[in-house]
Amino acid sequence: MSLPFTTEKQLAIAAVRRACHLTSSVFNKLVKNETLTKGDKSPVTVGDYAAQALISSMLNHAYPQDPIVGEEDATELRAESGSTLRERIVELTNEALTLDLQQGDYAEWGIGPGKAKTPEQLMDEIDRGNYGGGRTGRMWCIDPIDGTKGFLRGEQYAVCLALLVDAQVQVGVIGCPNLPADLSQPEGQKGCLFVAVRGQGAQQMSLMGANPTPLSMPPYDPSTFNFLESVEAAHTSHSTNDKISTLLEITRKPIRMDSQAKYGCLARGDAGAYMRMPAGVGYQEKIWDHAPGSLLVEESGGIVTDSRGTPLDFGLGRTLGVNHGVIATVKSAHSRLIDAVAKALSNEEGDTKSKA
Ligand SMILES: Nc1ncnc2c1ncn2[C@@H]1O[C@H](COP(=O)(O)OS(=O)(=O)O)[C@@H](OP(=O)(O)O)[C@H]1O
Ligand SMILES: [Mg+2]
Ligand SMILES: [Mg+2]
Ligand SMILES: [Mg+2]
Repeated sequence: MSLPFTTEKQLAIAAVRRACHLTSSVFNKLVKNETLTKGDKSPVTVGDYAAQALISSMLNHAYPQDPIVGEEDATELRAESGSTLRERIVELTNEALTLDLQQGDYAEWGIGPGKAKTPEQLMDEIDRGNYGGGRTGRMWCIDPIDGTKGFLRGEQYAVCLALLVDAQVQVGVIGCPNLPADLSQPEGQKGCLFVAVRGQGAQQMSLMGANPTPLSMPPYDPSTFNFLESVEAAHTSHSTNDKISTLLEITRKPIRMDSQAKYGCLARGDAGAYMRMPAGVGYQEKIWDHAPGSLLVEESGGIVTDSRGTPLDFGLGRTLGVNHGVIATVKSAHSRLIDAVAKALSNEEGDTKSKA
């Protein structure tokens, strides 16, 4: 008898790998007018839309009953003003859908020569990601390009896919086309795939599946401990992280990196903790920014909570609701971090009051 979620894992790997191929080739050909600014001022490119259409299409063929929470929607593309962008997305998605089958691919997933779709079908595939989320049943979570700003800069980004059952992440796959296999060799081989299944561990491999290596986080070591944090100051408070770092007497500089590549680097031991302290009030973290990454870290021996130590709740809808930031670290460091966060925040509060 095969292990639980074996087919879902294979499908997720195949979908993420094909999407990484798509996004890498888009980057080389991307032109200025192929990026839109969304209502929340964040960028979205033809690569984000096409990768979501591709992944959603593969999920739809394999599991037509499963709902999908995907970051993007096709509203702007369906409008007359979106027609140029739409044509480009259709071209890119069909190019990726019709690539030859590789090892681990199945034609039943709607891929391979002759499997192109119409523009209307592809817009519908993107919009299958409009599910509102929830506490019960199966659902997939897609972030077709996480770290779009990193993607545009030619730096780190990740193609992210997770399967949740009753609001628990069961399968997580993260593809990082620009990430060095070994961070200490930045000019060495690039392109990493991180794969985790609940209860079955986590692995890193190349995008083609070569050199699968089990992941296990090293224990807390104050002499080498450091943080991973977002590049964008609007996404995380660098200054709060600095205060926490000082309280913990951390001497190594933080590693700034876009996207859930941070979870991958944490899981393989490149740093001690991923710290995401809110930069302002009111932002609700999106479930697709944390679902696969949190499982990856848990399956590598870590723990992921908000900054008060509360577990992340993936059952509240498309966001994590009122969770305050995110902290991911090895289990032996977690309570130290939570205590330092509380101290840093109360010092910040004290500073604000004394200034008033
Ligand atoms: N204000 C605010 N606070 C926190 N997070 C936010 C905020 N605004 C956006 N986002 C989300 O951040 C996602 C990008 O991931 P990172 O923050 O890890 O990357 S970055 O270094 O900041 O680029 C990014 O994901 P993508 O849109 O997929 O790139 C957003 O979902
Ligand atoms: Mg985005
Ligand atoms: Mg994202
Ligand atoms: Mg995204």
